[in-house]
Amino acid sequence: MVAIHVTSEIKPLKKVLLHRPGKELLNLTPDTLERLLFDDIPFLPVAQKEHDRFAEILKENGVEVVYLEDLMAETISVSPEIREKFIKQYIVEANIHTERWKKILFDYFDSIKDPKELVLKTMEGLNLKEVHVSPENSLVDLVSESDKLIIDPMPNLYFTRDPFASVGDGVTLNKMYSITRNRETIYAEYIFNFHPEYKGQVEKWYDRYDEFHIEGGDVLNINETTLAVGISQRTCPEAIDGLAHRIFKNPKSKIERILAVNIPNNRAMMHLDTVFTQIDTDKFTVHPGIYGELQVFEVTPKGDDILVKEINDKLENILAKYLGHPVTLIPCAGGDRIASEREQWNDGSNTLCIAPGVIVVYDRNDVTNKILREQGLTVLEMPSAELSRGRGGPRCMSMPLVRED
Ligand SMILES: NC(=[NH2+])NCCC[C@H](N)C(=O)O
Repeated sequence: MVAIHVTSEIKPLKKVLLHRPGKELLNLTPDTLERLLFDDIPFLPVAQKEHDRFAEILKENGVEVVYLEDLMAETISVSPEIREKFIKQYIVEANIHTERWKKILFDYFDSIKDPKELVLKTMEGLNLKEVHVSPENSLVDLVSESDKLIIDPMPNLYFTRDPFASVGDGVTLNKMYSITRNRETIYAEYIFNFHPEYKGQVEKWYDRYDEFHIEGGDVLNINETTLAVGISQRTCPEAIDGLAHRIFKNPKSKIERILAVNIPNNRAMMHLDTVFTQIDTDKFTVHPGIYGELQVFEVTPKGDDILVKEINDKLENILAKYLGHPVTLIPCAGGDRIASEREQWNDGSNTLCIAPGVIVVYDRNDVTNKILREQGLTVLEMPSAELSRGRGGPRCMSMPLVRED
């Protein structure tokens, strides 16, 4: 099987990347919720049970599920040098800069010999009381309360949609909008650069060291030649410019145009996939908030440069033009204002399509789910009470690695 191959949002899903929520959720506290991009603290055992059911639904439907933590454990097991390089880079990216603390923390993490245990520990965050610091070394370090977090958790890791995005036979390895989520992209960097199954197999259309932010929730594969990218709270126009220049110039890419879709810049609509996702050849779920005329920019290559053309039209007209056939937009909760705002907030428009007309959805969005069934969709419901507190749905919690053409 190829390493990465995704040319649509709906073709049969063969392989997908997940991360099972871990103890990083236990290091969420009320005063860190806003900074760590959560709206409440999930109850970990139930969140894990819900996530296990998500994985089970995928496997029951013929999808190979791989876990980020497993791929990363395999990557740092390739050689001691890669393991050491990862630990040192992780510590610096956790904002630890004094030579003394870099040494203390390197010794701590290097003492964790099991590779998966080490990877999970880097995801969870680290409390001062877990690290033995010899008292004669420094009063400063010990005067502060002994149970403070010295390294933040990364609670958004189960939203594997965002740190990188599969496009064709490559990925955008993303520069994320927030400091907390930008740390997450280290895992994909190491997997694509050093894991035996991905090293040298995956083109990079964007890099985590690029200047401008872009996130995978904004990247939708319309088809093999057309990519939709949201201009959103999380993805800026400059990043799309940079992506276009790079992907058009790479002979290994088949992308001929990018549709930059300008959506409201707010948390409820943080990514394009929170307001619309494709669920069948000719059907999309959509948030009523983007029902009217949209501002879209068609970006195409022009010699060594790019050509940008503004299009102002209704979403269904724009999609019909580029898909080559009429489309049906199914509004979240049927367009009922209050129900659609409630259900969009809980990711009623954020469905994962595993085959044309077959979608995984959150069970809590019952109004939308009923309408989707009435429209002929096969709706696979997953439990969601705890997972939804992170403000992401089934599409957010998955990154397709391989879809059929
Ligand atoms: N593709 C998505 N819609 N991802 C949702 C990510 C939610 C996460 N708490 C954040 O704010 O980044």
